[in-house]
Amino acid sequence: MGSNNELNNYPKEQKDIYEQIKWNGWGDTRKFLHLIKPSGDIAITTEKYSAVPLPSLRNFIKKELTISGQSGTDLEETPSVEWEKIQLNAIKPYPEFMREIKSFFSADQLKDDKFARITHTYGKSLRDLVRLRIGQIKQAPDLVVFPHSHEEVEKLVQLAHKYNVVVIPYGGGSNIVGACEPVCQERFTVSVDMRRMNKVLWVDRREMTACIQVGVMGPDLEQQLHKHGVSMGHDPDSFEFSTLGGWLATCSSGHQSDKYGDIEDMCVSFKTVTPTGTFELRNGARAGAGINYKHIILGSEGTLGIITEAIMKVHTIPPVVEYYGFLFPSFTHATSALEQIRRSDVLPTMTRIYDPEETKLSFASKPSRGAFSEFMSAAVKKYLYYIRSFDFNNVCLSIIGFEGTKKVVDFHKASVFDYLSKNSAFSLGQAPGKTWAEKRYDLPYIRDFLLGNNLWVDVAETTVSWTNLLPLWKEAKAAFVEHYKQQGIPAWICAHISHTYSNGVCLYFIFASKQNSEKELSNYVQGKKLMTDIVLKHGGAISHHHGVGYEHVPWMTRYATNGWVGAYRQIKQIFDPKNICNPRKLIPTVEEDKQQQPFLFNILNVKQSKL
Ligand SMILES: Cc1cc2nc3c(=O)[nH]c(=O)nc-3n(C[C@H](O)[C@H](O)[C@H](O)COP(=O)(O)OP(=O)(O)OC[C@H]3O[C@@H](n4cnc5c(N)ncnc54)[C@H](O)[C@@H]3O)c2cc1C
Repeated sequence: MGSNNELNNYPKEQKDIYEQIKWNGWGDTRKFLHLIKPSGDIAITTEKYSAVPLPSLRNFIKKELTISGQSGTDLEETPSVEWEKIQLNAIKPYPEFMREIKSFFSADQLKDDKFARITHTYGKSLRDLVRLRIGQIKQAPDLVVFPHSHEEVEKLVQLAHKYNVVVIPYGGGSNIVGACEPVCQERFTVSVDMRRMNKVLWVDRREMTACIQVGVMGPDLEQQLHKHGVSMGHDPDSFEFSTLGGWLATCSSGHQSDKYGDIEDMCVSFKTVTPTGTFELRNGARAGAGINYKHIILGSEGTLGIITEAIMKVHTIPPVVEYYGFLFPSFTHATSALEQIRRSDVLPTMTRIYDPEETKLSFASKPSRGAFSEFMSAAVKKYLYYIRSFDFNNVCLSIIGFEGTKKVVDFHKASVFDYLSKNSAFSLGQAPGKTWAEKRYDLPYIRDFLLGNNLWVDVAETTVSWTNLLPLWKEAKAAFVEHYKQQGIPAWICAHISHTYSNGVCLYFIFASKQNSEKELSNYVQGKKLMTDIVLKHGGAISHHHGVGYEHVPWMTRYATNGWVGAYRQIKQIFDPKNICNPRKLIPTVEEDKQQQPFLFNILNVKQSKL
C-alpha cells in the first residue's frame, strides 16, 4: 500500500479540510452573517466573537438596491437545502480501475461517500453556490483520492491514463470560475484532493527559496515558513482556504503584489505530473536556455497535469508593517495619485483604492454605527467639506501599506505621501489600515447571507491599461445599473483597484441584484455577460487573477488570438493525449467554438438552474 515514504504518514486522527469548511458557502463554518433580535440588524459571528452587530449594513442594502420611486429592497429568506436531501448521480462502475487503485492507495485515501463527492463537485462561484443551495448536482466526481506524495500522484495519473479516467486536481476549491467541476458525463472522474500534501520540505536561507508541497493552504504555509524566519508574502482574499497549487495553476495574485509580485514572480520552478511524464524541479535564479516549462504550466488550471512540489522565493519577515487610510475627493484624484506613484521609483507594498460606492460599503459593513464618523471628528468633516470642498458622495477610501526595515519604509513613505498630498488626499492615520488588516477576510461572508435573503452578488475583475481605466470603470458601472433598471430590477455596483503595474491596473467590480420571481439564474447571467463584454471592449484581460475555468471559456477565443488557442490545443494533445486532465476547461473544444452562443448559455446553465 502506497510508496515507502515518511511523508505518507498522514495522521489518522486528522480531519480533512473539506470536512471543516462550508459545503454550500464560503469558508469557516464558525463564521457567518445573520440577523439579530430585537434590532433586526445584521451581525457577524466568528470563532472568537458572537453576533457582533453591523448596524449600518441592512439599511445600506435597502437604500442601494432601490429604484427611485419604489420602496427599497428588504431581506426575504431563501434558505438552502440540506446536503442529506441532495440526489447525486450514481457512481459509474469501473471494477478494473478500482481494483488497481485500491492495490496502491489505502482505504482512507479513497472516498466516494456522498459528502466527499458533493464537496468536490464545485468551487465557490456564484453559480456553484446557487446550484449547491438548491441541491442541483448532476455530475459529482465518482471518486475522491487524497495522495500523500509526489510518487502517489505519479501512480494515480499513470493509472488514470491507462484506464482513460478523468483527473481533476482539487486545491482549496476556492476558484470562482467553475475550474474544478466535472463536465464529462461519460467518463469515470476522479477529484484529486491535494490538501494532505502540505509540508514545507526545505528552506534555503542563503538563496531565499523554499521547496513546498503544493497542497498546503495559506495560513499553514506561512506558519511553517515563519518558523524559518521567512515569508512568501502571497495573500489573496481567499488566502485562508486556497492552496499553493491552486495559486500556481490559476496565476493568482495577492494583496502585496506591488512589492512581492504575483505568484509567477515568486515561483522559481515546480514538479508537474502529466500523463506523458513528470517535469522536474530546477532551482536557480534564471536561465536563458529556451522555453522554461513553468511558463506553460502556470495558469494551466489542471488541464496539463498535476503540480506536486514547488520551489518558491521567500523573504525575511518584515520588521516594520504600516498600513494607512486616506480619503480622496474623487476616484479621478485617487487614480491619478496611483499612476504617479507607479511611475516613480518608490512603491508601497499595497495600494487599494475604493470607488465612492465601495467606500460606502466599506463603512457600512463596519461593526459600529456611523463608522465613517469614527474616523473623522466633526471638525475634520467640516474642514474637508468647507475648506477642501470634499463632496462626501464622491469620496474614495484608500488603504496603502508599507513593509520592510524602518529605513526602507520611511524612505518609501515620505515619497508616496508626497504624491498623495499633491492629489488632495487626506490622511486618516493607521486606524483604517489596522481595521482593514483585521477584517480583510470577512467580506466574502456577506455573499452567503445575501444568497440566503433573496439577493445575489458577484464579482468581475480584469487588468486594464491606465488609458482605459476610467472609461471602463464609468461605462461598466452605468451600463450595469441601466440594464437592470430598464427591467425594473434594482441593481448595485462598485469597484476597487487592488494591484498596479507600469502598464495598467487590476480593476475589480462587485455587483448585486435581486433574485427574480422564477428564482432562476438568468438575471445573473445577463450581468455576467454584460460585464465580460464591456471588459473585452476596453481591451481588458478576461481575468487578472480569477482564471478561466469553465465559466470564461465562451470568451476565450475572443480574448486569446486564434493562433494561441490552436497552439494550446496541440500542447494539450502532447502532454495529455487522451484528454484526461480537467477536460473542457480553459479553451473551448473545436465543436464548442463553432456554436458560441448556445454554448455560452449551456455553460452558464440558464435554462436548468433555479435559485
Ligand atoms: C472569496 C474569494 C476571494 C478570492 N480572492 C482572490 C484573490 O485575492 N486573488 C486571487 O488570485 N484569487 C482569488 N480568488 C480565486 C481563487 O481563490 C484562486 O483562483 C486560487 O488561486 C485558487 O486556489 P485553490 O487552491 O482554491 O484552487 P482550486 O479552486 O482548488 O483549483 C483551481 C484550479 O487549479 C487547479 N489546481 C488546483 N491545484 C492544482 C495542482 N496542484 N496542480 C494542477 N492544477 C491544480 C484546479 O484543477 C482548478 O482548475 C478568490 C476566490 C474567492 C472565493
